[in-house]
Amino acid sequence: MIDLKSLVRTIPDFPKPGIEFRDISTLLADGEGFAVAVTAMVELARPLNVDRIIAIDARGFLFGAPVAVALGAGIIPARKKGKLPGATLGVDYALEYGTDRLELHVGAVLPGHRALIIDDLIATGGTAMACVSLLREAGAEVAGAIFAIDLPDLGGANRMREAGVNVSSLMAFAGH
Ligand SMILES: O=P(O)(O)OC[C@H]1O[C@H](OP(=O)(O)OP(=O)(O)O)[C@H](O)[C@@H]1O
Ligand SMILES: Nc1ncnc2[nH]cnc12
Repeated sequence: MIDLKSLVRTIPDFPKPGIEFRDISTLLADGEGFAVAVTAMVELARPLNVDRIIAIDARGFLFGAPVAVALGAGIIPARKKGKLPGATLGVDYALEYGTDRLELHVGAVLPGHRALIIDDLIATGGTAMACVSLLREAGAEVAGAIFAIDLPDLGGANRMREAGVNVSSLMAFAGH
């Protein structure tokens, strides 16, 4: 059985002093490890019966796309500010090491859609909660959120659960 955690590299003090950066590039570069991670996400996602995957810019695209294909669901990119060409809904948010803005195309998700958020990692939950608020503003149902990595000590997954979101992850790292 492959140990996914051992394929994640930790780089101290990136992008700021005090942050332990959990680098998925080493997991992605391992063909077997990446396949095991995607398959595990698909198995978590299947019972949620979703019709749209919302993948968060940029590392979330790497996991969201293969999961969407496996489920036969469409994929909607939730993008950082200024990247989407059409009319957008947007929200500013804070994350573990900065602030940013997340945007969705108007009309990309509609009332009645069952949406699943996918990203590589949840830390404070600022990014994922911004995505939840955009989806709810658009009238979609947030059926769940799946992350490769949870940093539980930063509280994001609990924050999402308190907001009524079904959250799961493939692995957790203690500390920051
Ligand atoms: O739970 P939070 O504290 O919000 O942090 C998690 C977010 O931080 C990282 O994205 P980043 O903004 O660094 O963007 P990237 O995917 O483009 O590298 C990660 O991919 C998550 O989206
Ligand atoms: N510690 C961390 N490592 C990698 N990505 C992150 N996004 C937010 N915090 C992070």
